[in-house]
Amino acid sequence: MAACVKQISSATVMSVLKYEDLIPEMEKAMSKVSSMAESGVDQPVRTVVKIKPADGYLGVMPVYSQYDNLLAAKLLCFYPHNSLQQEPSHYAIIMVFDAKNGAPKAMVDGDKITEMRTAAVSAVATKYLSPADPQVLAILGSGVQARSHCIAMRKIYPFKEVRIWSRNFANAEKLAKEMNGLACKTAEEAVSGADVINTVTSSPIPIIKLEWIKPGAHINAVGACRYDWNEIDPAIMQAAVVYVDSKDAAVKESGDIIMSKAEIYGELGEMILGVKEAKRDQLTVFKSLGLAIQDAVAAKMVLDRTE
Ligand SMILES: NC(=O)C1=CN([C@@H]2O[C@H](COP(=O)(O)OP(=O)(O)OC[C@H]3O[C@@H](n4cnc5c(N)ncnc54)[C@H](O)[C@@H]3O)[C@@H](O)[C@H]2O)C=CC1
Ligand SMILES: O=C([O-])C1=[NH+]CCC1
Repeated sequence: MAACVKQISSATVMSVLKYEDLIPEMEKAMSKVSSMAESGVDQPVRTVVKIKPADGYLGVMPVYSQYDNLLAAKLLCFYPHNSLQQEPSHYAIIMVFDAKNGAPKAMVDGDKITEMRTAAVSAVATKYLSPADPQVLAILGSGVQARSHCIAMRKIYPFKEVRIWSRNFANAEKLAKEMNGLACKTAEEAVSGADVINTVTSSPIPIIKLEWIKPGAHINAVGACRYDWNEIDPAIMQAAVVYVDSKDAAVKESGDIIMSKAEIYGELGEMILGVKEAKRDQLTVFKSLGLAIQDAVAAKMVLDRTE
């Protein structure tokens, strides 16, 4: 290994990464994902190892982006039960290499990048797919992604009302207080009449039902990254126009897609590129799984700002 690999802490990531810059960069990254041959992006679907005794997962997420001269890999641990012990459920590091000779350049803390880039990508989807002039935002979950989604959504639209539901009401109340929102006792109360809904839980079973959803609403489905987990009622998946971050990943990793047998209308990047329509007047779901290019681009932004 190179004698001195730069290390970037989460505090540094937080101090230099801003949603205002990250959201447009994620939009560009997603369009590259949907034109991989032209954009020179090589990104296999992540490899996941299950750690049975702890019910945890290790994901390995490499990517090479030729025209960005960017070579990186994220290592991600997802231990959903950690949160019950007040421990983070996700830990991540992003290794950035010199694409010319393969030498390691930097090791960047991936926790904050995962938190922010995921919400930034959902913000891009929301910009294109939410009904016009959305007023009510619903967040289901009260963890790390719930918080970042509250913040990122408000960078796109000035929602009048933000509703938060969590299986633990005290946690919903805490986040609602911090975000100047309303804590809801049930998921139904949170999503009824909502224009934009974010499902950001570690639930392996559906938490919302089709009959609760307003026609034309937009849903960012961010949890359920396993092929046998689903967060969204299959009837919603069947009724909605479904966008994904990556088709290759969705048909392998997303229980929401696999178990519902929902048709994928297109990738977010295809919609950004104009190859697919943004059907904002219909019920839409953006199924997010998380991609290495998002981490690599965010890590590069951090490195560029700390050099
Ligand atoms: N698509 C993407 O790129 C990414 C997706 N994720 C996923 O988003 C979800 C949330 O992640 P974080 O906020 O970081 O996790 P977290 O551990 O901070 O929060 C998890 C939330 O889910 C709730 N929850 C857990 N089990 C539940 C159940 N059975 N029913 C209802 N609620 C339940 C918890 O109470 C908590 O509010 C996870 O599924 C995670 O894997 C996380 C990062 C990136
Ligand atoms: O892309 C990512 O970092 C993740 N996807 C699901 C859990 C974390």
